Amino acid sequence: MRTSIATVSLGGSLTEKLTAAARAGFDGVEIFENDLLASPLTPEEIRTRCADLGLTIDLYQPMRDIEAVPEEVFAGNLRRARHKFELMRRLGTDTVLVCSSVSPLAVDDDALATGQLRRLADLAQEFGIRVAYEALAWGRHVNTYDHAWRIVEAAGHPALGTCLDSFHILARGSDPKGIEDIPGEKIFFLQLADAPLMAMDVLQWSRHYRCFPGQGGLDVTGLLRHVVAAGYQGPLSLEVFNDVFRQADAGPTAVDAHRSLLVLQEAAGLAEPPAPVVPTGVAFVELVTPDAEPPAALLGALGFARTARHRSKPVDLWERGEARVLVNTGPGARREGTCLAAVGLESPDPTGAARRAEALLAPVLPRRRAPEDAPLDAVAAPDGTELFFVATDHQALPNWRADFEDLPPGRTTPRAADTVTRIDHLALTQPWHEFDEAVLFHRSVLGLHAQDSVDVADPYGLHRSRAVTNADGSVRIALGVGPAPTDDTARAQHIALATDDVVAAARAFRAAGGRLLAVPANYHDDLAARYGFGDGELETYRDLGILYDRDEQGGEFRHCYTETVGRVFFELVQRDAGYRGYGAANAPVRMAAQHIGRTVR
Ligand SMILES: O=C(O)c1ccc(O)c(O)c1
Ligand SMILES: [Mg+2]
Repeated sequence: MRTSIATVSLGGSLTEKLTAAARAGFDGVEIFENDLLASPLTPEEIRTRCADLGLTIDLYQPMRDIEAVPEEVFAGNLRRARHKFELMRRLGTDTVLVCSSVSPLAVDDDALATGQLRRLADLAQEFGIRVAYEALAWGRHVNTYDHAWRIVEAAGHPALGTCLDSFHILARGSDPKGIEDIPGEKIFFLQLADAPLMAMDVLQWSRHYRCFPGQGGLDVTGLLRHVVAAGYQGPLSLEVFNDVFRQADAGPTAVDAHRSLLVLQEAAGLAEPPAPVVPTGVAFVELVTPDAEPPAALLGALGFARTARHRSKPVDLWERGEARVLVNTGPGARREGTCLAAVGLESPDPTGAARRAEALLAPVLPRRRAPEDAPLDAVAAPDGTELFFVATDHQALPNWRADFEDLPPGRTTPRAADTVTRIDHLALTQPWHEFDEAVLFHRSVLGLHAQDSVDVADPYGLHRSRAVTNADGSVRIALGVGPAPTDDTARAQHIALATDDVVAAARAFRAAGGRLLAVPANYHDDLAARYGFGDGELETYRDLGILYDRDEQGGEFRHCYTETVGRVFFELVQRDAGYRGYGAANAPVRMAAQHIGRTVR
């Protein structure tokens, strides 16, 4: 179906919004009146600009407080409408949205509303314009879609139809099934928005927290199915009032917006992009650093061995068990020191994964970084992290490992127990305004499942975190967002290593010169009050800074943290009895400890 976006959904000037919408692949736009009023362009220039960009103007909106008012007020409203219709003629658009009245002058009289909307439609018809009447969820007397439709039906005017808006319908808990009773040709327009589920005033909820379909908790897909079943043929148009998107760059927001519509159409059975290829593991993570020494010291103490070097680039491969970390000292290094720049995801079909990503508008990266490199499929996540789709040691597929030449086995640090087995999870902090997009990206592009969002309070603000995982938990990425872009803990990235004996792993790390994050005594005192531990167990945790969590099914989680280099730190995690979480209950203590910055050898 054709796709459209209301200019109110994007930040910037009208021209910036139009350019972003066109570049992201939208077919049309709804022009929001305030964007037009604030633009130095004449209506004719806006019309030409849209045409040059290949955009149709699908709707002009909104007209407010038109109907069910005393006659002398309505006469003024018609005068206002005539002015708008003249403007719309200059803009070259033929549909206007009228939202249900919120005016204290409006009366609860459907017959009056019907009669006045019919007269408005008569006037519109003279201009070749159609009026789409929409029930605002907070409309004074008309606030449900079925009520708005009853009025439109009673008016029986060819230039009067209804506009359905998923937010207003779903936010009020109306049953969208009744949409199928509306003839498709009388649904003049469809606006789509999602929203996180919140218990708050519906107007505030709508004006500040709408988000793109798939980013919130409303069943926009189910609603769309009913609208299509009704026979609606018009565009799918996003109308998203959101405080964060207004401040963000229109370009990337428009791309995320268009991706959400592609995914929505797929979910509703209206489009069939290449199927997701769910990753089956983490092959490697790649750190970039201006100085190899700090990450090398940390990896060495964690028992990693430097096993191979890239044939043409300053990149070392460090391995321990199935955990692999690349350390890149090449030109990608950033000012903030060591950063996690790329993730290699094991994929059963790397090319298929890249095709899916491209169809969903993910930026595709060059397959080879240098002529002699293996041709690897890679895309950029919203935060710029490069995602490589790879198949480690797979005969038939390009092998990333073949770009590396084995180093002679070096002296390995003696270890009490070789317990680190693989990467358990990654925690990647997202730019604050890109969190929802990041979740939708990982879900839709990679086919991962998003768990519930959790809030974590640290001393200087509230962090939000949401994990995306594959079915067997071999890929787990905790996406996080911090309270302020300047907060260091808000920019941290961490790599959690799975171990079957966190005490042994922590002791070996410390014996090799590693520094563990010190945890306040109060924390362990509290643990003692909550759980029974065996003799000496708690003292061991206290000594090593090991944190403990237990879930409702009796699953247990023991974990501790290394010092941070640049933006990166490591976590050692031991999961027992099917624990599936990330120790969220302990995160405030960890973040507070990181603010204090105390580590113990
Ligand atoms: O919040 C509003 O006023 C408003 C205006 C126009 C719409 O289409 C809408 O859904 C809400
Ligand atoms: Mg609307």
